Amino acid sequence: MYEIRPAGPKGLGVFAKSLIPIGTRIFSERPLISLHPNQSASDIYTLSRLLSPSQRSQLLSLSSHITTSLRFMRWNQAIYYTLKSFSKNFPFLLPRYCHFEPQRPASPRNSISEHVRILSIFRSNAFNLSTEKIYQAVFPGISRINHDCVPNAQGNWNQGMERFNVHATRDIEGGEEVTLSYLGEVGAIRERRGQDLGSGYGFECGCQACDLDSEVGRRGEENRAGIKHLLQKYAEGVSSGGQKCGEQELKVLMAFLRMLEGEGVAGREVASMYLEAARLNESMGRMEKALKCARRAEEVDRACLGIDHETYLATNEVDSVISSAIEQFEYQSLIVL
Ligand SMILES: C[S@@+](CC[C@H](N)C(=O)[O-])C[C@H]1O[C@@H](n2cnc3c(N)ncnc32)[C@H](O)[C@@H]1O
Repeated sequence: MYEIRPAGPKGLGVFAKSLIPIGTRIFSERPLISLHPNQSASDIYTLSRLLSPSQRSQLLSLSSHITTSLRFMRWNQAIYYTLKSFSKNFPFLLPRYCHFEPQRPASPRNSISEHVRILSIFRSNAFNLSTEKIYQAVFPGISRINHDCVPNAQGNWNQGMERFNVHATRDIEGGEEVTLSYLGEVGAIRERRGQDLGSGYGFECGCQACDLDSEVGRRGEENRAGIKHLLQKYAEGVSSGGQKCGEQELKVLMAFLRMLEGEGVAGREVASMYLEAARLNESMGRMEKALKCARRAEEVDRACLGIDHETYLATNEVDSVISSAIEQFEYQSLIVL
């Protein structure tokens, strides 16, 4: 279905070998290495040492593209973490760490350079899952997928399967690159996206949405700025004591959805906005509109999560509840007639 091959300045990337229809599960993987919410970057190296030789070579085969300033930062981190781990093993040596004896099992120097390598690989390849059990994780194949601000696939953690599944969120043509968004929020303006990608992954995005010289990029940016303004105005209104009005909220939500879908963004965030729109419509008694929004949420979630995901089942349930409320209403109207 896909192949991993060079993707120009991005390094390697994942490409569709033939048409990948929307909703296809492209990858389903367990983490190679992961951080729990209560662990921190200082645990990455220790965790990497627990890997089997084949897992370790898989991890080391992943790329790490880092800038000079990031490299400097990683060395500092690695030195600090390595000394910290040494001090755990030999607490009495802490004040005199520079006097480590040469016959130590792993010399600090080797351990520090290996530490820098592992940290850099982890930082370049980890996805933020932010689930109850896993905060960040690196995967053997999924970590080859490059970023696009308007991606054609989305990865979601399936707790029941304990796997990270990547699904096509639209049809992906043969030869086209499979992409994910590394960003934590949807609809952000270019400047914000650039900051997050630069500080998080150390690259400058050159996707179509980021190309402000192109018509598509410019129009997208105008739309995003418009939505940001609308959201700000709405938030200001509510925070300065204004009534939280369902009608107004729905208007903002639908404008946001039009902008996202107009750009080709799909996935979990879009589905949850549709669900919220369904709830708002339902609360205002607009059952047909509520059902339309719930159906769209179900459609989007089916494509990005798969029918075996618990969130999809919950979305599907909303759809059924609204459908049966409408049926009930129609039935009662018939009785009255
Ligand atoms: C998860 S890895 C993706 C696979 C990687 N390209 C490889 O060669 O293995 C993330 C790294 O790929 C590169 N990358 C991903 N998306 C990119 C993009 N849109 N533009 C430039 N570089 C990108 C960055 O160096 C980033 O740190």
